[in-house]
Amino acid sequence: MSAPDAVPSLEVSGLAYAYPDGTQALFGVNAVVGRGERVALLGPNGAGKTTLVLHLNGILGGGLGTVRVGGLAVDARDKKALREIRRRVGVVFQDPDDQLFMPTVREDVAFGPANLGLRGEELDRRVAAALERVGMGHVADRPPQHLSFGQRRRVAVATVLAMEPEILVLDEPSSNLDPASRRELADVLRSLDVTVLMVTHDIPYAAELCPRSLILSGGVIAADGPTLDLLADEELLREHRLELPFGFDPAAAAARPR
Ligand SMILES: Nc1ncnc2c1ncn2[C@@H]1O[C@H](COP(=O)(O)OP(=O)(O)OP(=O)(O)O)[C@@H](O)[C@H]1O
Repeated sequence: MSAPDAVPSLEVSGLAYAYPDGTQALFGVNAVVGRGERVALLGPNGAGKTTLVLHLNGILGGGLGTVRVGGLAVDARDKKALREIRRRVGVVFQDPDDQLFMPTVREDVAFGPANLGLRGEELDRRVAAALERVGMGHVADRPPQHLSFGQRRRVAVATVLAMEPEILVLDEPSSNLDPASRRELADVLRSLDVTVLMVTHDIPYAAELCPRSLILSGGVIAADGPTLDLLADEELLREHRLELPFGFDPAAAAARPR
């Protein structure tokens, strides 16, 4: 956890956003995430989770309010600041195919750091380390489209890790992963020394990985607290259309050693 007086990793203040067709997705989101925290962003379909994520590194902009990363404002009009923000905030999208577009896995993972000016052995080392981290070193020379969905997800995570971001934002990281890949990705996320914000409908995954959760509902933060406390609040869950999977017991999860 960060010291109370430290600049937070991420600070969202009064963020409101309507899509060009007039759909109001965010109604004034306020949230602060400290350095090194792992926070889950929970909420029902259509709550605004992806819309919020798209504001964190300036993919969407032009709404009301502010987003700050390490004290630096995310401003789509300020190209220099945006470049710095994109170095600091790595977003892993829900669909890995939004992230993989080069002829080989190696080139995809090298793309971001090469853009930052890395070359030669330093670039090779960065790529190899990122691929090793997600257990995908053996597919470096294959075209991404020849990999399975779960393998592409892991490569997409590697493309972001290769940038050595301060904040890792993941949209539904456990979806479509088999149980072993799901656990391996959890081990990777736990081993990283970065701030993690994870959008997920996978409640056990949130409980396992994120000590704190935010519930986004109807475009506002409806609750913010220790994950297991929020999950033990049946009324809160019902109000925001969140359901615990059959057999999942937050009290038992709280008692389990980590
Ligand atoms: N490109 C778009 N144009 C117009 N409205 C959109 C667009 N994308 C999303 N929306 C609307 O914005 C609102 C928030 O959507 P968003 O995708 O952020 O929700 P979400 O919490 O990520 O949902 P899910 O859990 O289903 O992924 C919804 O009402 C949705 O219909």
